[in-house]
Amino acid sequence: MLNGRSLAAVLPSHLASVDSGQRPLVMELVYSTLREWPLLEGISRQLLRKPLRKKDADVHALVLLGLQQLRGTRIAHHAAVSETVAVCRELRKNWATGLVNGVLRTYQRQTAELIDNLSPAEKAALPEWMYQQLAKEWPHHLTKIAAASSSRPPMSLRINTRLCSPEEYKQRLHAEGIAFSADGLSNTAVTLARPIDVESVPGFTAGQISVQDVSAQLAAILLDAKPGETVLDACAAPGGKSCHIAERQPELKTLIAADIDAKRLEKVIANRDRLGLGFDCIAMDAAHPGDELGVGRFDAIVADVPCSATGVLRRNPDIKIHRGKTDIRHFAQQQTDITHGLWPLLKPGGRLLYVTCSILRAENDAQVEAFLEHHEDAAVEPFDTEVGIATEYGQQVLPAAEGGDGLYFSLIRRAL
Ligand SMILES: C[S@@+](CC[C@H](N)C(=O)[O-])C[C@H]1O[C@@H](n2cnc3c(N)ncnc32)[C@H](O)[C@@H]1O
Repeated sequence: MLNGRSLAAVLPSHLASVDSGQRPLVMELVYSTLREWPLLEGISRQLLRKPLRKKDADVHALVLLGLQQLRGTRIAHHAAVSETVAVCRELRKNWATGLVNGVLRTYQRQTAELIDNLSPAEKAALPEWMYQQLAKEWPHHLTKIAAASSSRPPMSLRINTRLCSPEEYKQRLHAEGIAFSADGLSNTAVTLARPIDVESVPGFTAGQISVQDVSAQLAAILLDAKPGETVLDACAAPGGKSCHIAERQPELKTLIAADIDAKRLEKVIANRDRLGLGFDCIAMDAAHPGDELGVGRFDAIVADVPCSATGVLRRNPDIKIHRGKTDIRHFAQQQTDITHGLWPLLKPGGRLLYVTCSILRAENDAQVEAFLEHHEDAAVEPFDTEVGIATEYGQQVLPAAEGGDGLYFSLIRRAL
Protein backbone atom coordinates (compact mmCIF):
# COMPACT_ATOMS: atom_id res chain seq x y z
CA MET A 1 0.00 0.00 0.00
CA LEU A 2 2.77 2.43 0.93
CA ASN A 3 5.22 0.68 -1.43
CA GLY A 4 7.82 0.60 1.29
CA ARG A 5 7.68 4.37 1.83
CA SER A 6 6.82 5.89 5.17
CA LEU A 7 3.39 7.28 5.91
CA ALA A 8 4.95 10.67 6.65
CA ALA A 9 6.41 10.71 3.14
CA VAL A 10 3.25 9.58 1.37
CA LEU A 11 0.32 11.11 3.24
CA PRO A 12 0.76 14.89 2.73
CA SER A 13 0.53 14.76 -1.08
CA HIS A 14 -2.58 12.53 -0.87
CA LEU A 15 -4.21 14.77 1.71
CA ALA A 16 -3.67 17.79 -0.52
CA SER A 17 -6.15 16.29 -3.00
CA VAL A 18 -8.82 15.81 -0.32
CA ASP A 19 -11.40 18.47 0.49
CA SER A 20 -10.14 20.27 3.63
CA GLY A 21 -13.34 19.46 5.56
CA GLN A 22 -12.76 15.74 4.96
CA ARG A 23 -9.09 15.71 5.96
CA PRO A 24 -9.53 15.01 9.69
CA LEU A 25 -11.72 11.98 8.89
CA VAL A 26 -9.27 10.69 6.28
CA MET A 27 -6.35 11.13 8.71
CA GLU A 28 -8.26 9.36 11.46
CA LEU A 29 -9.15 6.43 9.20
CA VAL A 30 -5.62 6.06 7.85
CA TYR A 31 -3.95 6.27 11.26
CA SER A 32 -6.42 4.07 13.11
CA THR A 33 -6.34 1.40 10.39
CA LEU A 34 -2.54 1.31 10.54
CA ARG A 35 -2.55 1.21 14.35
CA GLU A 36 -4.83 -1.85 14.24
CA TRP A 37 -3.29 -3.38 11.11
CA PRO A 38 -2.00 -6.69 12.56
CA LEU A 39 -5.37 -7.30 14.24
CA LEU A 40 -7.33 -6.42 11.10
CA GLU A 41 -5.04 -8.67 9.06
CA GLY A 42 -5.81 -11.49 11.47
CA ILE A 43 -9.52 -11.01 10.83
CA SER A 44 -9.19 -10.72 7.06
CA ARG A 45 -6.93 -13.81 6.98
CA GLN A 46 -9.86 -15.81 8.35
CA LEU A 47 -12.37 -14.30 5.96
CA LEU A 48 -10.51 -14.38 2.65
CA ARG A 49 -10.49 -17.81 1.09
CA LYS A 50 -7.01 -17.13 -0.32
CA PRO A 51 -4.70 -14.13 0.10
CA LEU A 52 -5.16 -11.36 -2.46
CA ARG A 53 -2.51 -11.01 -5.14
CA LYS A 54 0.23 -8.38 -4.79
CA LYS A 55 -1.32 -6.26 -7.52
CA ASP A 56 -4.52 -6.14 -5.49
CA ALA A 57 -2.87 -4.69 -2.41
CA ASP A 58 -5.28 -1.75 -2.74
CA VAL A 59 -8.27 -4.10 -2.31
CA HIS A 60 -6.54 -5.70 0.68
CA ALA A 61 -6.04 -2.27 2.28
CA LEU A 62 -9.65 -1.45 1.50
CA VAL A 63 -10.87 -4.56 3.32
CA LEU A 64 -8.87 -3.55 6.39
CA LEU A 65 -10.14 0.01 6.15
CA GLY A 66 -13.72 -1.29 6.00
CA LEU A 67 -13.15 -3.55 9.01
CA GLN A 68 -11.67 -0.66 10.96
CA GLN A 69 -14.71 1.50 10.18
CA LEU A 70 -16.94 -1.23 11.59
CA ARG A 71 -14.78 -1.79 14.63
CA GLY A 72 -13.41 1.57 15.61
CA THR A 73 -15.62 4.39 14.33
CA ARG A 74 -19.10 5.71 14.83
CA ILE A 75 -19.82 5.53 11.11
CA ALA A 76 -23.17 3.72 10.62
CA HIS A 77 -22.39 0.13 9.68
CA HIS A 78 -24.52 0.06 6.54
CA ALA A 79 -22.78 3.26 5.32
CA ALA A 80 -19.33 1.85 6.15
CA VAL A 81 -20.07 -1.28 4.09
CA SER A 82 -21.65 0.45 1.10
CA GLU A 83 -19.01 3.23 0.92
CA THR A 84 -16.18 0.70 1.12
CA VAL A 85 -17.77 -1.43 -1.59
CA ALA A 86 -18.21 1.69 -3.74
CA VAL A 87 -14.47 2.33 -3.63
CA CYS A 88 -13.92 -0.95 -5.52
CA ARG A 89 -15.70 0.65 -8.49
CA GLU A 90 -13.58 3.78 -8.18
CA LEU A 91 -10.50 1.55 -8.27
CA ARG A 92 -12.01 -0.04 -11.43
CA LYS A 93 -12.05 -3.36 -9.66
CA ASN A 94 -15.73 -4.20 -9.90
CA TRP A 95 -14.85 -7.88 -9.43
CA ALA A 96 -13.95 -7.04 -5.80
CA THR A 97 -17.35 -5.62 -4.81
CA GLY A 98 -18.82 -9.01 -3.87
CA LEU A 99 -15.68 -10.01 -2.02
CA VAL A 100 -15.46 -6.79 0.05
CA ASN A 101 -19.19 -6.84 0.76
CA GLY A 102 -19.02 -10.51 1.81
CA VAL A 103 -16.02 -10.04 4.11
CA LEU A 104 -17.52 -7.04 5.89
CA ARG A 105 -20.95 -8.63 6.32
CA THR A 106 -19.48 -11.88 7.60
CA TYR A 107 -17.40 -9.89 10.08
CA GLN A 108 -20.60 -8.26 11.36
CA ARG A 109 -22.22 -11.65 11.91
CA GLN A 110 -19.22 -13.48 13.39
CA THR A 111 -17.29 -10.75 15.24
CA ALA A 112 -16.81 -12.56 18.56
CA GLU A 113 -15.67 -15.82 16.98
CA LEU A 114 -13.25 -14.08 14.59
CA ILE A 115 -11.66 -12.12 17.42
CA ASP A 116 -11.45 -15.25 19.53
CA ASN A 117 -9.44 -17.02 16.83
CA LEU A 118 -6.76 -14.34 16.65
CA SER A 119 -3.23 -15.07 17.85
CA PRO A 120 -2.03 -13.17 20.96
CA ALA A 121 0.10 -10.89 18.76
CA GLU A 122 -2.86 -10.14 16.48
CA LYS A 123 -5.09 -9.42 19.47
CA ALA A 124 -2.43 -6.99 20.69
CA ALA A 125 -2.27 -5.43 17.20
CA LEU A 126 1.49 -5.94 17.14
CA PRO A 127 3.65 -7.68 14.52
CA GLU A 128 4.52 -11.20 15.65
CA TRP A 129 8.29 -10.56 16.04
CA MET A 130 7.69 -7.40 18.07
CA TYR A 131 5.11 -9.09 20.27
CA GLN A 132 7.52 -11.96 21.02
CA GLN A 133 10.37 -9.58 21.79
CA LEU A 134 8.26 -7.36 24.05
CA ALA A 135 6.76 -10.40 25.79
CA LYS A 136 10.32 -11.43 26.63
CA GLU A 137 11.50 -7.98 27.71
CA TRP A 138 8.38 -6.49 29.31
CA PRO A 139 6.15 -9.43 30.26
CA HIS A 140 4.33 -7.50 32.99
CA HIS A 141 3.82 -4.40 30.87
CA LEU A 142 2.95 -6.00 27.55
CA THR A 143 -0.80 -5.38 27.70
CA LYS A 144 -0.31 -1.71 28.52
CA ILE A 145 2.37 -1.27 25.86
CA ALA A 146 0.06 -2.84 23.26
CA ALA A 147 -2.87 -0.65 24.31
CA ALA A 148 -0.71 2.48 24.20
CA SER A 149 0.67 1.52 20.80
CA SER A 150 -2.84 1.38 19.33
CA SER A 151 -4.14 4.46 21.12
CA ARG A 152 -4.79 7.89 19.69
CA PRO A 153 -1.84 9.93 20.99
CA PRO A 154 -2.53 12.89 23.23
CA MET A 155 -1.47 16.36 22.11
CA SER A 156 0.98 17.90 24.52
CA LEU A 157 2.45 21.38 24.42
CA ARG A 158 5.65 22.89 25.72
CA ILE A 159 5.47 26.45 26.92
CA ASN A 160 8.35 28.63 25.74
CA THR A 161 9.34 30.26 29.02
CA ARG A 162 11.43 32.82 27.15
CA LEU A 163 8.24 34.38 25.82
CA CYS A 164 5.50 33.40 28.25
CA SER A 165 5.18 32.20 31.83
CA PRO A 166 3.49 28.82 32.37
CA GLU A 167 0.88 30.46 34.68
CA GLU A 168 0.05 33.10 32.06
CA TYR A 169 -0.30 30.51 29.34
CA LYS A 170 -2.46 28.16 31.41
CA GLN A 171 -4.76 31.08 32.23
CA ARG A 172 -5.01 31.81 28.53
CA LEU A 173 -6.07 28.22 27.83
CA HIS A 174 -8.71 28.51 30.57
CA ALA A 175 -9.93 31.80 29.15
CA GLU A 176 -10.23 30.31 25.67
CA GLY A 177 -12.14 27.31 27.00
CA ILE A 178 -9.46 24.79 26.01
CA ALA A 179 -9.43 21.93 28.51
CA PHE A 180 -6.02 20.57 29.51
CA SER A 181 -4.12 18.78 32.23
CA ALA A 182 -0.73 19.80 33.56
CA ASP A 183 2.19 17.41 33.75
CA GLY A 184 3.62 16.56 37.16
CA LEU A 185 7.30 16.60 36.22
CA SER A 186 7.48 19.81 34.26
CA ASN A 187 5.53 23.01 34.78
CA THR A 188 6.07 23.92 31.11
CA ALA A 189 4.14 20.89 29.82
CA VAL A 190 0.40 20.74 29.27
CA THR A 191 -1.69 18.07 27.59
CA LEU A 192 -4.87 19.09 25.81
CA ALA A 193 -8.01 17.11 26.59
CA ARG A 194 -8.67 16.95 22.83
CA PRO A 195 -6.11 17.44 20.05
CA ILE A 196 -6.68 20.54 17.93
CA ASP A 197 -5.21 21.84 14.72
CA VAL A 198 -1.71 23.14 15.48
CA GLU A 199 -2.40 26.51 13.88
CA SER A 200 -5.33 26.97 16.31
CA VAL A 201 -3.17 26.40 19.39
CA PRO A 202 -3.08 29.78 21.17
CA GLY A 203 0.35 31.38 20.87
CA PHE A 204 1.70 28.90 18.31
CA THR A 205 2.53 31.40 15.56
CA ALA A 206 3.84 33.85 18.14
CA GLY A 207 6.35 31.20 19.27
CA GLN A 208 4.99 30.77 22.78
CA ILE A 209 4.27 27.11 22.23
CA SER A 210 5.65 23.96 20.67
CA VAL A 211 3.90 20.66 20.22
CA GLN A 212 5.99 18.04 22.01
CA ASP A 213 5.17 14.84 23.82
CA VAL A 214 5.60 14.97 27.61
CA SER A 215 8.18 12.15 27.61
CA ALA A 216 10.25 13.93 24.96
CA GLN A 217 10.18 16.99 27.21
CA LEU A 218 12.12 15.01 29.82
CA ALA A 219 15.34 15.13 27.75
CA ALA A 220 16.13 18.81 28.42
CA ILE A 221 15.10 18.38 32.06
CA LEU A 222 17.40 15.39 32.53
CA LEU A 223 20.26 17.12 30.71
CA ASP A 224 19.81 20.13 32.98
CA ALA A 225 22.22 22.39 31.09
CA LYS A 226 23.91 25.01 33.26
CA PRO A 227 24.83 28.65 32.56
CA GLY A 228 28.06 28.98 30.58
CA GLU A 229 27.98 25.41 29.24
CA THR A 230 28.81 24.37 25.69
CA VAL A 231 26.21 21.90 24.43
CA LEU A 232 25.87 19.81 21.27
CA ASP A 233 22.57 18.23 20.22
CA ALA A 234 23.99 15.78 17.70
CA CYS A 235 20.84 14.26 16.13
CA ALA A 236 18.66 17.32 16.41
CA ALA A 237 16.03 17.43 13.67
CA PRO A 238 13.26 18.55 13.80
CA GLY A 239 14.65 20.37 16.82
CA GLY A 240 12.23 19.67 19.67
CA LYS A 241 14.96 18.94 22.19
CA SER A 242 17.42 21.63 21.02
CA CYS A 243 14.74 24.30 21.29
CA HIS A 244 13.70 23.06 24.72
CA ILE A 245 17.33 23.13 25.92
CA ALA A 246 17.67 26.72 24.68
CA GLU A 247 14.35 27.76 26.25
CA ARG A 248 15.28 26.30 29.64
CA GLN A 249 18.77 27.72 29.81
CA PRO A 250 19.16 31.20 28.29
CA GLU A 251 22.73 31.54 29.54
CA LEU A 252 24.48 28.76 27.63
CA LYS A 253 27.82 29.69 26.17
CA THR A 254 27.08 27.75 23.00
CA LEU A 255 24.40 25.42 21.69
CA ILE A 256 24.90 23.65 18.40
CA ALA A 257 22.10 21.61 16.81
CA ALA A 258 23.42 19.13 14.27
CA ASP A 259 21.81 16.57 12.01
CA ILE A 260 23.02 14.45 9.12
CA ASP A 261 19.99 15.39 7.04
CA ALA A 262 20.28 18.94 5.71
CA LYS A 263 16.62 18.96 4.63
CA ARG A 264 15.44 18.02 8.12
CA LEU A 265 17.79 20.62 9.55
CA GLU A 266 15.65 23.25 7.84
CA LYS A 267 12.87 22.28 10.27
CA VAL A 268 15.20 22.93 13.21
CA ILE A 269 15.96 26.37 11.80
CA ALA A 270 12.25 27.11 11.24
CA ASN A 271 11.39 26.03 14.81
CA ARG A 272 14.30 27.96 16.29
CA ASP A 273 13.28 31.13 14.44
CA ARG A 274 9.57 30.78 15.27
CA LEU A 275 10.45 30.44 18.96
CA GLY A 276 12.79 33.43 18.86
CA LEU A 277 15.83 31.37 19.91
CA GLY A 278 19.42 31.72 18.78
CA PHE A 279 21.74 28.76 18.26
CA ASP A 280 23.81 27.34 15.44
CA CYS A 281 22.52 24.60 13.17
CA ILE A 282 24.96 22.48 11.20
CA ALA A 283 24.76 19.44 8.94
CA MET A 284 27.03 16.77 10.37
CA ASP A 285 27.42 13.02 10.48
CA ALA A 286 27.65 12.33 14.19
CA ALA A 287 29.34 9.00 13.47
CA HIS A 288 32.23 10.87 11.82
CA PRO A 289 32.14 14.42 13.15
CA GLY A 290 35.81 15.19 12.34
CA ASP A 291 37.87 17.51 14.49
CA GLU A 292 36.53 20.87 13.29
CA LEU A 293 33.84 21.10 15.96
CA GLY A 294 36.50 20.82 18.62
CA VAL A 295 37.86 17.73 20.32
CA GLY A 296 37.07 17.82 24.05
CA ARG A 297 34.98 20.98 23.59
CA PHE A 298 31.54 20.10 24.90
CA ASP A 299 30.29 20.01 28.48
CA ALA A 300 27.22 18.09 27.36
CA ILE A 301 26.15 16.18 24.27
CA VAL A 302 22.69 14.87 23.50
CA ALA A 303 22.58 11.80 21.25
CA ASP A 304 18.90 11.31 20.40
CA VAL A 305 19.80 8.55 18.00
CA PRO A 306 17.81 7.06 15.10
CA CYS A 307 16.00 3.95 16.36
CA SER A 308 13.18 1.47 15.82
CA ALA A 309 10.64 3.98 17.21
CA THR A 310 8.96 1.12 19.08
CA GLY A 311 8.08 3.60 21.85
CA VAL A 312 6.13 5.82 19.48
CA LEU A 313 4.21 3.31 17.35
CA ARG A 314 0.94 5.21 17.77
CA ARG A 315 2.48 8.28 16.10
CA ASN A 316 4.19 6.27 13.34
CA PRO A 317 1.83 3.31 13.00
CA ASP A 318 3.16 2.32 9.56
CA ILE A 319 6.12 0.91 11.52
CA LYS A 320 3.83 -1.98 12.39
CA ILE A 321 3.97 -2.91 8.71
CA HIS A 322 7.45 -1.79 7.74
CA ARG A 323 9.72 -2.71 10.59
CA GLY A 324 11.25 -6.18 10.82
CA LYS A 325 13.43 -7.80 13.43
CA THR A 326 16.53 -7.41 11.24
CA ASP A 327 16.08 -3.61 11.21
CA ILE A 328 16.96 -3.54 14.89
CA ARG A 329 20.51 -4.71 14.13
CA HIS A 330 20.86 -1.95 11.58
CA PHE A 331 19.70 0.72 14.06
CA ALA A 332 21.93 -0.69 16.78
CA GLN A 333 24.96 -0.38 14.49
CA GLN A 334 24.07 3.26 13.69
CA GLN A 335 23.70 3.95 17.42
CA THR A 336 27.10 2.40 18.16
CA ASP A 337 28.74 4.43 15.39
CA ILE A 338 27.17 7.67 16.60
CA THR A 339 28.02 7.32 20.29
CA HIS A 340 31.60 6.27 19.47
CA GLY A 341 31.91 9.14 16.97
CA LEU A 342 30.72 11.73 19.49
CA TRP A 343 32.72 10.63 22.54
CA PRO A 344 35.99 12.47 21.64
CA LEU A 345 34.06 15.76 21.36
CA LEU A 346 33.16 15.59 25.04
CA LYS A 347 35.27 17.41 27.64
CA PRO A 348 36.80 15.27 30.36
CA GLY A 349 34.15 15.43 33.08
CA GLY A 350 31.45 16.12 30.47
CA ARG A 351 28.22 14.13 30.03
CA LEU A 352 26.50 12.41 27.16
CA LEU A 353 22.72 12.03 27.33
CA TYR A 354 21.81 8.99 25.25
CA VAL A 355 18.16 9.00 24.18
CA THR A 356 16.01 6.70 22.07
CA CYS A 357 12.31 6.39 21.43
CA SER A 358 12.76 2.63 21.58
CA ILE A 359 11.59 0.18 24.22
CA LEU A 360 13.93 -2.60 23.09
CA ARG A 361 16.98 -3.51 25.15
CA ALA A 362 19.16 -3.95 22.05
CA GLU A 363 18.93 -0.21 21.40
CA ASN A 364 18.98 0.88 25.03
CA ASP A 365 20.73 -0.86 27.92
CA ALA A 366 22.61 -3.22 25.57
CA GLN A 367 23.98 -0.23 23.65
CA VAL A 368 25.14 1.51 26.80
CA GLU A 369 26.61 -1.70 28.19
CA ALA A 370 28.66 -2.26 25.03
CA PHE A 371 29.71 1.40 25.04
CA LEU A 372 31.01 1.17 28.61
CA GLU A 373 32.98 -1.96 27.69
CA HIS A 374 34.75 -0.03 24.93
CA HIS A 375 35.41 3.18 26.87
CA GLU A 376 37.28 2.91 30.12
CA ASP A 377 36.76 6.63 30.71
CA ALA A 378 32.95 6.27 30.64
CA ALA A 379 30.59 5.60 33.55
CA VAL A 380 26.83 5.73 33.87
CA GLU A 381 25.41 8.20 36.36
CA PRO A 382 21.98 8.19 37.99
CA PHE A 383 19.66 11.05 37.11
CA ASP A 384 18.67 13.60 39.74
CA THR A 385 15.07 13.26 38.55
CA GLU A 386 13.58 9.77 38.50
CA VAL A 387 11.47 9.01 35.47
CA GLY A 388 9.88 5.78 34.28
CA ILE A 389 11.43 2.45 35.22
CA ALA A 390 15.04 2.19 36.37
CA THR A 391 16.98 -0.24 34.17
CA GLU A 392 20.56 -1.40 34.63
CA TYR A 393 22.05 1.60 32.80
CA GLY A 394 19.26 4.15 32.47
CA GLN A 395 15.58 4.99 32.79
CA GLN A 396 12.87 3.56 30.55
CA VAL A 397 9.63 5.46 30.13
CA LEU A 398 7.07 3.10 28.61
CA PRO A 399 4.35 4.40 26.30
CA ALA A 400 1.04 4.98 28.07
CA ALA A 401 -2.41 5.24 26.51
CA GLU A 402 -3.29 8.18 28.74
CA GLY A 403 0.26 9.47 29.00
CA GLY A 404 3.49 10.09 27.15
CA ASP A 405 5.49 8.17 24.57
CA GLY A 406 8.07 5.49 25.26
CA LEU A 407 11.59 6.88 25.60
CA TYR A 408 14.86 5.65 27.08
CA PHE A 409 17.47 7.88 28.72
CA SER A 410 20.97 7.12 29.94
CA LEU A 411 23.54 9.60 31.29
CA ILE A 412 27.15 8.69 30.55
CA ARG A 413 29.90 10.71 32.25
CA ARG A 414 33.42 11.04 30.87
CA ALA A 415 36.10 10.69 33.51
CA LEU A 416 38.17 13.79 34.38
C1 LIG B 1 14.99 10.64 16.79
S1 LIG B 1 15.36 11.78 15.57
C2 LIG B 1 15.82 13.19 16.49
C3 LIG B 1 14.66 13.98 17.07
C4 LIG B 1 15.12 15.29 17.67
N1 LIG B 1 16.17 15.14 18.64
C5 LIG B 1 13.97 16.08 18.30
O1 LIG B 1 13.82 16.03 19.51
O2 LIG B 1 13.25 16.76 17.58
C6 LIG B 1 16.88 11.20 15.00
C7 LIG B 1 17.61 12.14 14.05
O3 LIG B 1 18.92 11.62 13.83
C8 LIG B 1 19.34 12.01 12.56
N2 LIG B 1 20.51 11.18 12.21
C9 LIG B 1 20.52 9.90 11.74
N3 LIG B 1 21.80 9.49 11.58
C10 LIG B 1 22.59 10.53 11.96
C11 LIG B 1 24.00 10.71 11.99
N4 LIG B 1 24.85 9.75 11.61
N5 LIG B 1 24.47 11.91 12.39
C12 LIG B 1 23.62 12.91 12.78
N6 LIG B 1 22.29 12.78 12.75
C13 LIG B 1 21.78 11.60 12.35
C14 LIG B 1 18.11 11.82 11.70
O4 LIG B 1 18.20 12.60 10.52
C15 LIG B 1 17.00 12.29 12.66
O5 LIG B 1 16.67 13.62 12.42
